[in-house]
Amino acid sequence: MSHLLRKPENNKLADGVTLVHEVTEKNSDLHYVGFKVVDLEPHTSYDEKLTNLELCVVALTGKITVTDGYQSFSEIGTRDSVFERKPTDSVYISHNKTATITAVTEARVALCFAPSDKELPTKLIKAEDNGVEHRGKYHNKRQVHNILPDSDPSANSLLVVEVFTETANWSSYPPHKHDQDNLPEESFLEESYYHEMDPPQGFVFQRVYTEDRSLDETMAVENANVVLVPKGYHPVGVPDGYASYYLNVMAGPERIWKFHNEKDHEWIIDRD
Ligand SMILES: O=C[C@H](O)[C@@H](O)[C@H](O)CC(=O)O
Repeated sequence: MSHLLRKPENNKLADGVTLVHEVTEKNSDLHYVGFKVVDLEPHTSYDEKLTNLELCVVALTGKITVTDGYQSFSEIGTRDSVFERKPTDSVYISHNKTATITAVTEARVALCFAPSDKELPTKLIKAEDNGVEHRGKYHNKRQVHNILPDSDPSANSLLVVEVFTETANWSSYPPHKHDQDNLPEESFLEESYYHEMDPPQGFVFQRVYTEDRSLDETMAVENANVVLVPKGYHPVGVPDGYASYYLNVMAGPERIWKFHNEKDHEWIIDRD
């Protein structure tokens, strides 16, 4: 199995609290992006002590209450399935705080981490404030919810976005990369993908590969898998009959999303 592909660990932390995924600098090739998925039974809690990292808590499914010890955001979350295809609520918390997440209903929560040096205000990112985009043409159509885009100055280095790709379409396509700290041409952003499939027995193909093919991994990615993108192009193809969801976390030295399309495939963007 590719070293970039992570299957659910489902590590039981306490009664009703399961750590589904944990991606850190210690167990991955990523140095900027950190990521966790936690499952919570109703009325259970999970604490995350932040030292030099900022955090975006995404209520993937179910309702949760989030506090940073000073402010509390009650019963946030908008959906029972990500495939309701509507934005959800999130909370941004800067470093040196402790986030406590308490499940109101059964919940699956994503914790998105990145380096934080300037203490910024804790903020509820309401579902209705997500920028929704319909990108692409032909079989390259996808719906994007911008949770914490680079146009929102609320974070130090964290970028968070979720993408819905319908049956037999591609996304993160034409292949693009953002692995060069070379602005204004290209920014360097590591990336993680948390994938879900509808129906859940489905899979997508994702390839992660560099210009020189020194890294070239093609994966069959299943429901609740994580794919790590330390560098390189990273397109996703969705088989007929299935719909794809993924949550992206990006971070790097500059909080700017400036990607570079692979020249060989850029022609597919507009070919009328
Ligand atoms: O770099 C960003 C990620 O690859 C995705 O968020 C991608 O941009 C989604 C898409 O536009 O298809």
